Amino acid sequence: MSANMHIFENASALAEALADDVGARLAAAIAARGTASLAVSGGSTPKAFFQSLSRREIDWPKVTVTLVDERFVPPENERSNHRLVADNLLKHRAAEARFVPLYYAAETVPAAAAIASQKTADLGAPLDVVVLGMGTDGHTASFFPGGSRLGEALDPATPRGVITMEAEGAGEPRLTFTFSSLQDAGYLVLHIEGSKKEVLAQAEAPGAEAEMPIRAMLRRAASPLQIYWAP
Ligand SMILES: O=C(O)[C@H](O)[C@@H](O)[C@H](O)[C@H](O)COP(=O)(O)O
Repeated sequence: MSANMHIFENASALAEALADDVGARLAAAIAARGTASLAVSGGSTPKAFFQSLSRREIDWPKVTVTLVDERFVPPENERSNHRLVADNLLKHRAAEARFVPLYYAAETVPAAAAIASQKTADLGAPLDVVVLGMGTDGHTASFFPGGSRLGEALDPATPRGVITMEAEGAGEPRLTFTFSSLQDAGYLVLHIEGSKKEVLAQAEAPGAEAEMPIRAMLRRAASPLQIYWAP
């Protein structure tokens, strides 16, 4: 599928524009169906975007926010993506949104993934908005090179849902939506900044998806990948 580049002068201009675009997509989904779903990524890049989006005047009680992926840690842990979203997005007007976590205090990571699959199933499919990040190794979500279930995660035949993932460099065990859950989002965004543009160029070159898993989104996503970049 094609990719559309959205290039901005700086990170704050990108954050405002992405908040406008995502806000508009959520409002359109609410107008069409009465509800909207948004899955966001963790990391350091999205903070300014989250803060801008949190102030947008949309009907937040009709929006369900979830995560593209999560570390297997409780929300009070500083590595938690739930905590990152609670601290930066679910504030101001967006405090009224519903949030569905991926982490559950289950006996095992697979048990938590099964609960997360169940809890996120009623968000409906496809998701209205998905905002992906990318690591310098070309990972996105928790699709890490060398990941324990990378093949399964990227396989289009794998059912929608949340699965576990472990990988060197990923830290804690991860909970991640599958490729099939994310790739047909109504608005599929890749938000990167700075020198990650060079990483993107490597990912756009020929090579195995397993080496740079973002390639699965660049090559096979059903929805056009909207790439937002600022220096
Ligand atoms: O849980 C996570 O960490 C994210 O989902 C992950 O995929 C992130 O998007 C990239 O690692 C980029 O992170 P930075 O924005 O910090 O570079």
